Formats: sequence, C-alpha cells, structure tokens
Amino acid sequence: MVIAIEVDPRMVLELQRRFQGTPFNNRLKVIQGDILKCDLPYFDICVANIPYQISSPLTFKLLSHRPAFRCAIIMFQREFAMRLIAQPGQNLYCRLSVNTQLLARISHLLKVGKNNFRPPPKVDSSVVRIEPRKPLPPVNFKEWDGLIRLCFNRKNKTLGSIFRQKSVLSLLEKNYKTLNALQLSQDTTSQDTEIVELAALGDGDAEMEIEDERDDDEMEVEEDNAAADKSAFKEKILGVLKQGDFEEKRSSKLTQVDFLYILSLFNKAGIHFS
Ligand SMILES: C[S@@+](CC[C@H](N)C(=O)[O-])C[C@H]1O[C@@H](n2cnc3c(N)ncnc32)[C@H](O)[C@@H]1O
Repeated sequence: MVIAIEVDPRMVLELQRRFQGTPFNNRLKVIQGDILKCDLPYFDICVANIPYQISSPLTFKLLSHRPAFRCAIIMFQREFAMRLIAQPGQNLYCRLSVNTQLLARISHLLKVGKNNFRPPPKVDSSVVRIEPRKPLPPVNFKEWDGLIRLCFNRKNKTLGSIFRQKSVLSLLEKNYKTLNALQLSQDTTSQDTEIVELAALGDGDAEMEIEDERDDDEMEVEEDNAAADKSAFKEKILGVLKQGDFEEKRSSKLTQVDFLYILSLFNKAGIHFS
C-alpha cells in the first residue's frame, strides 16, 4: 500500500484523479494533512519531494518515528543535503550533520540542477538516502543535542574557550546543582522529609529576620565562597576536557565518536547538558 500525505486539497484531488481507473487505485491511500502535524502511519520506505522550508523538522520527525523505517529517499536543497553528509573538517560540517549522522546513515544519490525545473528555481537540489541506524547508539538525545549545540555555537573555537564562557559555565553549573539537589532529595530518609515539612510550618518571617541580621562581613564571606565555588566548577569542567585531551580541539574537526566520548566523560563527572 502506498500512502501519500499532501496538505493542498487541490493536489489531493489531482492525485486521486490521476490514479482513478488504473490498477494502482486500490493500492494508494491519500491523506490530506500537514505532514509535520499529523501522526505518521507505519511505513517502510519514504519517497518525498518536499518544500525545502520543512527539510529539518521533517527529517527529525521521520527519524524519531517508531518503529524506525527502512529507508527514505528525499530531495533537498543542495546545501542542506551537503550539510547532512558533511564530515569533520569540511566547511559545511555542523550540528545538523552530527545529529543526523548519529541517528542515520546518509548518502548522496543524485544532483538535480535547477534547470531541470520549469521555471528554474534559485537553488540546486540533491537526492539523498537516509537509513536509520539499528540499533540507535545508547545515548540520551536531549543531552547529546545540548552538548552539540554548545560545541557548534562557535565551531571553530577550541572547546577550552567555548567551555570557559561565563554563560556556558553558569548553565552547566545550574544543571549540576539542580541534579545534585534532586539526587539529595531522593536520598533523604523519611525522617529528613518530616523535618523539612515541619520547618515549612514555621513562621515565614523567621527567614527574613535571619537575612536582615547578616552583617557585611558575613555577606563578603558568602560572596567569596560563591566565587570560589565558581572557580572550582570551572576547573572541574576544564579538568574533564584535559582528561580526554580535548581542551585545544575544535568542534569542526571532531568526529561522532569524539563527541560520544566527551559526553561520557562529562556525565561521569556529574555534568549534564539538559
Ligand atoms: C515540491 S512540491 C512536490 C509536488 C509533487 N509531489 C511532485 O513531486 O511533483 C511539494 C508538495 O508538498 C506539499 N506540501 C507542502 N507543505 C506540506 C506539508 N507540511 N505537509 C504535506 N504536504 C505539504 C505541497 O502542497 C506540494 O504539493
């Protein structure tokens, strides 16, 4: 059975008209709808000539569909196709390349020049084959994308300089503290919980009083402690990069395996990206 998904009702009618009265008619089901919004049915093979503005969301929608399909043959704008297949060290190697290649094997099948269309569009096209990896690598994809997003924000900088940025350090420190706090709260005994609950029954103003009574010296000590915490955290992050010899490396040259290794080193040190 062939299923066609088409958003434009005129195209739906045209498809149905063309197949009516042919032996293929009862093997074609046309669904009118937006492919990005509808639930995809089970499929084995996908063949698509798509509007190029949905290239990225469609690719990831297909790749997250379960059970995984066997193969997709899709025409994309040439540059998008080149990004999909780009390898470390190539100009177009980017977050899209790393993320799609983690989930699928991608190969370039065919160049389709703009003059093959009437009227010719502004861009050239390419047909690409996408085969989901089976099994998928055992990785938390949210975490993975969090790491890749940071690394490719400035793909030609060294990882050392990316991970020294204040915004990056504070994001990671926030994640680190949140996860530690969650861990702690899971580890607490029921007795501890009771104490916390009882404390919550106390007079809310007590906290205010404590805050008002802190003198300047105490405030300074707290600021010093916070600064020491920050610098210790920075050293922890840089220590992880040094451990894998990644501090001077640039994302534009790193492979899939390198990124998986970096993620595992960070995770082992309790650092998470989502
Ligand atoms: C590049 S044309 C290809 C038309 C035809 N399939 C062909 O190969 O000649 C893209 C088609 O996708 C349809 N389309 C655009 N956005 C869509 C969406 N989000 N979901 C489903 N179909 C969509 C358009 O109406 C159009 O018919």
